Amino acid sequence: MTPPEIVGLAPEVAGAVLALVLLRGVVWLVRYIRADRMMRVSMRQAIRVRRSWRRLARMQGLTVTDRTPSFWAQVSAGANGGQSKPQEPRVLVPKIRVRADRFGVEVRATTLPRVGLADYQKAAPYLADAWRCTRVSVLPDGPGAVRIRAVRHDPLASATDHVPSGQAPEVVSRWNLGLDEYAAEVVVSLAEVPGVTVAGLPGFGKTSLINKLICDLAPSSAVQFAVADGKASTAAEGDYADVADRLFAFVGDDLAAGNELFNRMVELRRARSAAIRSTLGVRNVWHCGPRDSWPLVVLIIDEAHTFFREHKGNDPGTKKLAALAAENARLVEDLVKKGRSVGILVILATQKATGDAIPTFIRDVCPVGLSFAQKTIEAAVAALGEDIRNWPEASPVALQDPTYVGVAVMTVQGRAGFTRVRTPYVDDSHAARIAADTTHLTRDPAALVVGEARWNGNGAEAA
Ligand SMILES: Nc1ncnc2c1ncn2[C@@H]1O[C@H](COP(=O)(O)OP(=O)(O)OP(=O)(O)O)[C@@H](O)[C@H]1O
Repeated sequence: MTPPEIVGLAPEVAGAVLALVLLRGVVWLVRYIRADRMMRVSMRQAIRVRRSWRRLARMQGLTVTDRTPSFWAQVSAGANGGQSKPQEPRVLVPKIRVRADRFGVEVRATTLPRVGLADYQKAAPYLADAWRCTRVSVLPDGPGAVRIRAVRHDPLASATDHVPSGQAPEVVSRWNLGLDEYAAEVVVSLAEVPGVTVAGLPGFGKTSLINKLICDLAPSSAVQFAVADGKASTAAEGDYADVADRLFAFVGDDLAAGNELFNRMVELRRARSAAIRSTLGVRNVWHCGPRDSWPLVVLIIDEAHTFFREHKGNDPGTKKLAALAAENARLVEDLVKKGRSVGILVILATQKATGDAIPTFIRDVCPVGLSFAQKTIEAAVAALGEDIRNWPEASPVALQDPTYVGVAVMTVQGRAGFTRVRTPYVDDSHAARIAADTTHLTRDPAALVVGEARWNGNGAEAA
């Protein structure tokens, strides 16, 4: 192609570029019209962040002055026999990509020589002021890049709702808890987890959190639930009444009934341990994943202190209760220490996770621990461990304001320190709907083990 031909193409190229810009503008406008109020504010904010970036980066010391002559300057100097015009030093500005969501913006920025993660982190409070955000965090985003998260509103301070989809989840071990303080999803893997503890003052969201988990997992036939609720007497009363039909077992606050259920669960654990190799061909169910015939069994022990509390006294009635409580602790210890590989998960909820409510030999082997608001730092330490003393800004003691009903503190795999999570509220009507739609999936997992063992042992179809 000759130079005049190239010049001749210029109007077409300019037209194509203009059309592209227009198209992008139209796409942006359609998204803006369809967005809700919060999203629109974020979209405008994203434009401001992009426009002001060059100046702001310079003011925050996030740019670098490059005094080395560019490649072309060196080439032209070579062509002129080493003579070239002195070059202005170039100011390098990190490249950014900005994405808006309802809570604010996420900026992916490149690093430069001598401008790295630590410099962005140092600049974070000033970026928050410039972008009018309550919080800005900077995290690494692969080699040579950082991710800057900026939120205008505190996601922890506004209550959210969850409407369960009624669809079976693809992965039953994925527990989506809610949003953290930067509005990022907090997801915990329940694979290989034998126990979870949930602590917190009454009325701060423990049961609602568990309800959400039931609602999300209930549509899967690869999960079965049992509940021991220390606050109710029958399944028809209390917090689990709406989901009662989706539970293969329920006991109330009666210690002997609790004891029977825990014995039944330990029997199941033993039967599964004996049958797992011949049935699944593996020693750990998480190597192949739970399934209809070998479901994940979730045992929820709500108001756990009811079942484990020490009873002091010499009369026969009290002695009997003391013996039952001690035996309950022993049985649940068996489940938490040996149930992981056969797909048994125990969730223990209590107001104060001190040793009298959940024996420490059970509590300390539960790898996942959450705490809603707590009255004292001692209660927070019991729920989350000694390390919470080193993270005062994340302490559940600071969550006693009603604004923080539904906010929990926990450690998250791969994150330093503690994470605060805004868990969404699930209305009772949704729980009832999900339970009604999934009642037909309820099975006693013990019957399934027998069936599977027979199938494999004799080669005959299970009854
Ligand atoms: N995630 C949430 N977001 C907003 N409000 C919530 C949330 N969870 C619970 N609530 C509100 O708090 C009330 C009590 O919640 P929940 O029963 O889960 O508390 P709890 O900690 O289990 O209390 P208790 O120890 O007495 O059983 C709910 O009825 C609801 O109004």
